[in-house]
Amino acid sequence: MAQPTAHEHQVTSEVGRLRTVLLHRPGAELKRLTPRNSDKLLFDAIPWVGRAQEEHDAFAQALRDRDVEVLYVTELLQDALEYEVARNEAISDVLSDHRLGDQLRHVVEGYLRDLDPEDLSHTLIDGLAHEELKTGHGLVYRLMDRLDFVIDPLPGLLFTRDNSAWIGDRVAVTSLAMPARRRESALTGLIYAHHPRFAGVEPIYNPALEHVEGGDILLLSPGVVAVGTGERTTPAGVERLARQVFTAGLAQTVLAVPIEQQRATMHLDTVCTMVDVDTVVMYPPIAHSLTAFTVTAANGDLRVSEPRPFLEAAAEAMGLDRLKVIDTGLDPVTAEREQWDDGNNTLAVAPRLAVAYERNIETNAQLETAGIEVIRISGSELGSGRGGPRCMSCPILRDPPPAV
Ligand SMILES: NC(=O)NCCC[C@H](N)C(=O)O
Repeated sequence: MAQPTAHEHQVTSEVGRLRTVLLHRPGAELKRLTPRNSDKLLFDAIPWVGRAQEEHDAFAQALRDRDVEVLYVTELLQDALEYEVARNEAISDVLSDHRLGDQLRHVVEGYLRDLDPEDLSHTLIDGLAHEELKTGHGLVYRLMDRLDFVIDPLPGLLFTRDNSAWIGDRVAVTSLAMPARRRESALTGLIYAHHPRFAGVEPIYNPALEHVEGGDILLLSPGVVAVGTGERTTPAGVERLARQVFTAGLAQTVLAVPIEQQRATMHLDTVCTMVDVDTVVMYPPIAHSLTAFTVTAANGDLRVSEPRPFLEAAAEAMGLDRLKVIDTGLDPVTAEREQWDDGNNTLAVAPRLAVAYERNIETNAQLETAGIEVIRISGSELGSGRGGPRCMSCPILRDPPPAV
């Protein structure tokens, strides 16, 4: 395996040229979704899995066509699981589930220990159904429904943005808020801890800390981080992350940005993403109502400003006269439809070059009118989990952004 070189992992902005990205190609874990469990597993529809894979392959290819190196969670996880210590950690994490009880825990442990790294990585992601375990023993197992999972599948892993986020040359292994997604960061944490590609990387955050999800973290400019707080990232999570990044010298300003606690706006990146060093695309109804508390370090503690309009606070922290907004200018119904379908969730591959779902016709037209080149991908199936190109990608290496 290739040895890491200096700056193989470094992300200081949303828009510097993207060099390396971590994706998860959806697989058998999506085949576990049924109308019975999709709410709990945070999908709004039952995806056609083969088509979702085709859409995802096209997304990955669009990135490779722009010379972006695409890494896959499954491949990195398999490599990491070659190491005994990583296998033990992965298995212990699964066994810590209190639903199992001692007897079933013992059976599950035996089952997992017999798997080779490839099968183990699939089981960790795809989950394990009651009927697949084929044991008749034990109270818990016998009381479970035949369709229950002994190990829950992780369909949310598709959204690699949320379970880890790079800030500078450090990674935040996040603390996911929704029970259905918590185990994801155990897997990404394992990759960063044990895969030789990440040797020497020291995470600045871990899943035991207050809830923080990557979709809420926006690297506005080097040293300026906006963190949404709403349905997922808690105020305590923002505070903890601010302390961590200040202590590590990764930022001088954190903007805490309250967002509405509802599914449509589950993360900051569902309503606002960056497409240039001084330009965001934003959901019109919130563009001028979003506020931010500016958080800075002060004598070993945190100084917190009064709330101000987000656009003003962000521009000031970034040293800009103003932050330009691509105000999609849509009628309210179209805007609401396109926001729901992740029209605001763009992934910048470079300044003024962004990946977006093709279905958001009007938002994409507005982006182009503003001079942004749009790489359209289809997402009819991928979008059933409520996430767009930014949610589906975790940048690991970007060039520094150009000066404004
Ligand atoms: N950053 C994002 O907005 N990620 C999308 C996550 C979708 C996933 N189904 C969830 O509800 O957590």
